[in-house]
Parts: sequence; C-alpha cells; structure tokens
Amino acid sequence: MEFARVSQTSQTESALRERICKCGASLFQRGLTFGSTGNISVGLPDGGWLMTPTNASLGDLDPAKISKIDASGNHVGGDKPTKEAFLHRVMYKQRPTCEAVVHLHSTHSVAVSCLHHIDHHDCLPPLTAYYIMRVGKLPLVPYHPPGDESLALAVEKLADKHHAVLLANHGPVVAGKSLEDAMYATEELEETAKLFLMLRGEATRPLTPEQVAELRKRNS
Ligand SMILES: O=C(O)[C@@H](O)C(=O)COP(=O)(O)O
Ligand SMILES: [Zn+2]
Repeated sequence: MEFARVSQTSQTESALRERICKCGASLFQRGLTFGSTGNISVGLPDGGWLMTPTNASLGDLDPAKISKIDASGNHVGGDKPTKEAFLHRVMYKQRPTCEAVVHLHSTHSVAVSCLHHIDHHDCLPPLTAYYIMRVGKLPLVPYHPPGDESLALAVEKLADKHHAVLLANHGPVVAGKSLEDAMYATEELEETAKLFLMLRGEATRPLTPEQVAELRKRNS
C-alpha cells in the first residue's frame, strides 16, 4: 500500500477521511489490531479533528461515518466518536506539532504492557536504531479503564515529553506529524515489542547509551 508524502494540513477533509479508512484497513489486514479495537484521529486545519467512531472495526471504516469534532470538543458530524476522544485530544494539546494519533491493541505491545518487571520509565530496550529514531523512550501509563477520563489525564502528564506511550494492560498510543508518521511509529513499536519477547532469555546486546545519545542528537 502506498501513501502520498504530502503535508496533512494541505489535504482536504474528504482526502483525510479516505486516508483514515485506508490506514485503518491496512493495519487491520496486517493483524495489527482486531475486532473493533483501536482508534485513529487526525487534526483539521480549523483546529477540529476527524476520529474513528466507537465500536467500529478499523478494517471496515466508511469515510462518510468518520466522526467530526470541532475545536471546542463538540461532536459535530458522523457517527459517535471513539470513547478515547478525550485521550486523543490531550495528546494534541500537549504536542502542538502533532497532526495524527493512533491507538492499537497490537498483540506484542499489549503483551509487554502486561509484564510484571518492566521499566515503567522506558518499557523496551534500545534494540535497533530505527526504534530509537521512530519511538525513542516509551513510558508505561498506569492502568485506568478504557475511555475513562482518568486514563486521558494520566496520558496528559507524559505526553509533553513523549509522543509514544504504552497503556498498562491495554496498548500503545502514538502521535505523529502526519498519519503515516504515527502509523509507522506504532508499527515499529510493535515489531520491537515482538523482538524483545523473542529475545527474552537470550544474551542480548542492545545499543549502548552512547549510540542511543548519538542517534537522538542526529534526529533532534
Ligand atoms: O480499549 C478500548 O476499549 C478502546 O481504547 C479501544 O481501543 C476501542 O474503543 P472505541 O474506539 O471506542 O471503539
Ligand atoms: Zn484500546
């Protein structure tokens, strides 16, 4: 599947609706989320957002039914928005340059979010350079029920410093400068979670702190 590399703000609302549906279908078809789990949002030039509807399968979204939220947070069109609408909005509030947010229940990331002995400040080791470039540090957000305001408020506390967070016993939430950016980072997070689980019990050689610092410097 190909995605055009165009600035999101220059796209029409109908093009953004189509892109949400295409990305959702791609994620679903590749087994990165299941049933009606996960949600996607993109920012609109007027300060509002398009969000996936609640209880909708990302594999079968209808562009006309995508929820529209105005800049004040009112639902102004389409089906009822995702129950995580407030969580998406706090990500945008804390990260003014972000234009898209993706939340998935990708299996390996969820598995890591359920592990007992993980570092809550950074859930995954720096296994590859690409992970550092796309994701970086990944804090664990303490468990709160899905859709609850307390979950969004816990995310809000971390989102100014982190574009990617892992919700305990739930899954990842990732913001990006475009929908493809957020999606690619979420995919990289999932693949790294898979590598981490595959390598458990093996003597592993992650990147050194110096190598990580050098990558961060290059990407800042
Ligand atoms: O885990 C949940 O219930 C939500 O975070 C979710 O992934 C799907 O909720 P909706 O977007 O409201 O369908
Ligand atoms: Zn969820």
